[in-house]
Amino acid sequence: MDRLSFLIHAEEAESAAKRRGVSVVNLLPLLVNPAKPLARPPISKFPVTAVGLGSSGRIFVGVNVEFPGLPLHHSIHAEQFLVTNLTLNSEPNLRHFSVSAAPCGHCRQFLQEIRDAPDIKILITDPNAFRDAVSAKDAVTEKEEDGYVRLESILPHRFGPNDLLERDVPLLLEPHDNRLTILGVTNGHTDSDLKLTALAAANRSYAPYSRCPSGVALVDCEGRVYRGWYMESAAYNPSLGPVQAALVDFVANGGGGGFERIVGAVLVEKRDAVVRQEHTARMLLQVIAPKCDFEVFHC
Ligand SMILES: O=c1ccn([C@H]2C[C@H](O)[C@@H](CO)O2)c(=O)[nH]1
Ligand SMILES: [Zn+2]
Repeated sequence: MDRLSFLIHAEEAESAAKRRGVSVVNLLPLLVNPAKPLARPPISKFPVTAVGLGSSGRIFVGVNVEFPGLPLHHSIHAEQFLVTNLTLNSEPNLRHFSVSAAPCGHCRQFLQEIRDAPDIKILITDPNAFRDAVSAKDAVTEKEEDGYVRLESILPHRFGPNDLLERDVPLLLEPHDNRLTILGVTNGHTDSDLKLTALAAANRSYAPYSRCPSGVALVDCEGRVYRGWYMESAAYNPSLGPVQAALVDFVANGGGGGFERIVGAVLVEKRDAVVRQEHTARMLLQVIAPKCDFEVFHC
């Protein structure tokens, strides 16, 4: 590993752990600080990084992303970036991650969409994370091997998918096929590759609460394509929109350039959907990538 990237393959992770004489689980906190330059926090200047181990043995990195010119609630938290990175790479599960600062309530909530969420093990590297008396007492008694705590110990009495869905509904990291097909063009013309990429993304969207899946494909000035899909939260507000999800792909795989390099975008969503992304997506892209051509296709 010369330079830290957003995805580390299993063999590479094993050999990096071996070189340092630790297990792969114990390698995660050692990567939290080296990942900080990958964060994009121009507003807060407070980089947050989350490094997780997937069940395939691959390591994934998440960082916070802030957007000057937009309201704060459009920001992407490091933990949400991490989960998006996992799903974009078809990683079936997350059992351990290490994070630089205590995960906020919104992130603890978003993580509930993962199967067996209460058992996810979290190691917070910030030494002040447990400074509050009450949480310190609870967390220390519940601390497991190697300093990891279970998500349930930092979010007891959870509200989650079990409150709204049948138990057999596929959760966030589980495979989805929404079986959408495109009906027609709603405005202008577009590169059909981009349209098909956005459709494929919409078909992988996790929208069990609204049943309004959507996907976005982006293209940069060099013709490289990125994609992401809408992911819902049982608590609604922590849901992550399809543009943000595609921006995770752009940040992870776009070579480090700014968002103004994005020149084209396609959104695919259901016609007459009760939850629509079109207006938010257009506004978001207009602010961060003013040259971006935006098209919508309904299915
Ligand atoms: O759980 C958290 C809490 C905060 N942040 C980010 C959001 C924002 O970019 C910055 C300040 O809140 O830290 C995260 O990434 N995860
Ligand atoms: Zn958060």
